[in-house]
Amino acid sequence: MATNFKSLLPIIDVSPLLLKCDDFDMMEDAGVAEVVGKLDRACRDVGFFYVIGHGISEDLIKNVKEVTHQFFQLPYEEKLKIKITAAAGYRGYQRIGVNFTSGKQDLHEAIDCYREFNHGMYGETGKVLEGPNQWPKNPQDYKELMDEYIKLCTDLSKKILRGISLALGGSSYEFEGKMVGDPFWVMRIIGYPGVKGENEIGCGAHTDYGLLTLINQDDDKTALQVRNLAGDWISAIPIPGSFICNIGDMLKILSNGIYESTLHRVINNSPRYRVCVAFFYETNFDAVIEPLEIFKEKYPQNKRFQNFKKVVYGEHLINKVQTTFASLMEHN
Ligand SMILES: N=C(N)NCCCC[C@H](N)C(=O)O
Ligand SMILES: O=C(O)CCC(=O)C(=O)O
Ligand SMILES: [Fe+2]
Repeated sequence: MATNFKSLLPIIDVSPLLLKCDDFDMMEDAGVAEVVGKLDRACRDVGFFYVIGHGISEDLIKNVKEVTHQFFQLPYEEKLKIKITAAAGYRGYQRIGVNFTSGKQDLHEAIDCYREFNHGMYGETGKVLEGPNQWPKNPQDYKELMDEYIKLCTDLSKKILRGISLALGGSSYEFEGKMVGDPFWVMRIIGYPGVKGENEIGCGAHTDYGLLTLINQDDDKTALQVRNLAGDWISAIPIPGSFICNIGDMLKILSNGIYESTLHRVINNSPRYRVCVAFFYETNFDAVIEPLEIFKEKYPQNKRFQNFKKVVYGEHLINKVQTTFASLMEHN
């Protein structure tokens, strides 16, 4: 649960963890143990932290944002060639005003992508999100760039989760069993126009849905805000070359509520256009999620114990998507 952190979110250099994260006895390494301790504090107290030393090149991180700026600068007619619809599995471009959070329109446009999967693979539930991702022809090679980026983000997320698994007192592989052997992912490529009025909400307060999020935001605008226990909104000031990492709803359940998914929102108070590429690392689409036995045993009388209901991750995701895009359902 978020406590009263006041200023910057914790900054964690994960390089020692990445170096050893395939070793069975990695916790014996002093560097790994230190990272694990920091992850535990950050996840318990905040649910948000900066990741540095992650090994993904600064050039790639920058390039992803630059190409994204180029896309959003195109005229609407051009962007609407890859328009999101319910029939397209909620994949593609949505103009400003299409996305709702808690019943209010968000001031952002975005391209939404989901891991692709075979037709019928997840039955009736999965059908809602079936379809190929929609990529624009312009900018050129956008898909290729993002495919590479997704691969690296998937790998990094998996490794950070090994650290988090240790931080919770488990083995490093608690999140790689049958629930997370075939991880789903979501990516939102988001653009927020520069402000005209005051405190216009780019994205309303929400938690993320899966395990871990990696946020790659513009370096020169402060817009993402994280809520602490006292109810204050703390700005996640950009640190160039870093990712902001945060916990999603599925990790909250799996950890038996020891780690929580923290509320956050986006207000771009800059006069300039802001982009953010958010990568969401998730469990298997059809995983049934409930607190892991090991964490129920480890934290039996946990003050924060909540009676979690079982959820199927894919159903949780689809509920959220259909609420967010209720207007698209009516039109199809
Ligand atoms: N996959 C994630 N986390 N997407 C977050 C999107 C913004 C919140 C969404 N409209 C909602 O109401 O949940
Ligand atoms: O724009 C951002 O910094 C974060 C966006 C976000 O929270 C989301 O898409 O879930
Ligand atoms: Fe979010």
